[in-house]
Amino acid sequence: MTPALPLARQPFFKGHGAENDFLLLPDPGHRLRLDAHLVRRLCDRRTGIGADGLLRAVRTTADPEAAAWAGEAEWFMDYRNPDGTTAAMCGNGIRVFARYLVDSGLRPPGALVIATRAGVRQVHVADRSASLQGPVSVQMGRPRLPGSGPVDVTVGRRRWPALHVDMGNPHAVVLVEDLTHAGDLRTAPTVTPASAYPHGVTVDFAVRHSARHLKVRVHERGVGETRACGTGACAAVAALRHAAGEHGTGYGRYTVDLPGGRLHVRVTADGSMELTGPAAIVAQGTLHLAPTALRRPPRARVLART
Ligand SMILES: N[C@@H](CCC[C@H](N)C(=O)O)C(=O)O
Repeated sequence: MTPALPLARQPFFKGHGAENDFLLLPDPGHRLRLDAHLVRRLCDRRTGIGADGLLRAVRTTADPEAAAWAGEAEWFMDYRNPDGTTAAMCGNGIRVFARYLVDSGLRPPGALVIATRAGVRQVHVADRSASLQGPVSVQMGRPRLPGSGPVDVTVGRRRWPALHVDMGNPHAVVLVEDLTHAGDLRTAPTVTPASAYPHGVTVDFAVRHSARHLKVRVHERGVGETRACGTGACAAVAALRHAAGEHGTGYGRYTVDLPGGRLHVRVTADGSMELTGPAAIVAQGTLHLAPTALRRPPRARVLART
């Protein structure tokens, strides 16, 4: 009888931050081989668990991609979009990632450092005794406004000038009068010139509710419209400040309402942003993956002898 390779049993967690939902795969020893096809299947809401993004939790010492940060951070957030592409940063994803580390007992609550493709980020997880869904904050750094020439966003017959904001990932932010003007966002808004974003872009539609309060909808690169986006909330605040002539530095606390909930953005005196909001782990289970999903397939077993 031919020995059969057993399916690989892989634990998973499901979590969300303001309804921006993630599939988290613990992979401390860098054992998983995640190709784009597998990521697409797992993030699909019919063929997999379903998620706006996948977070692989791997030790920086185990994954050559994260080795540069091993001296500063124990854990690397390997973020994947549901279309299989990678992104350097995810504001809600890193907050859910931190919540997982604390809830699993891998780190105590309080301050922790997590590596991302955009560099290391300081995160603060409120003590879980306060609330299982207590707030999680992340230092997002200073937004960059590279100003790479005029960019427009078009939806139907409406066209707006957009501001390019780099939060570790690219955003085109448009300040609109009414969020319904963004349409149903079932397809991506048209961004011109397309050459401005050779690797795609997230489009954020923001309405100024008051000087420090925004309402935002986001069409995420590699995803579609999501219920919330952390980097998008920060990019929208950067655009609001830019429109108000508050360039670069200057303290301020902003409230950002998204379809899935409320996020807070605090801008410190040097212009850095701190993003705060809810983050919760809501489920856990076991995936049954093909042996090819592992770098070292499990040892073959003889299932039956004749
Ligand atoms: N949901 C995220 C952003 C995830 C990455 C994005 N789709 C991209 O491709 O840049 C957030 O909360 O920031």
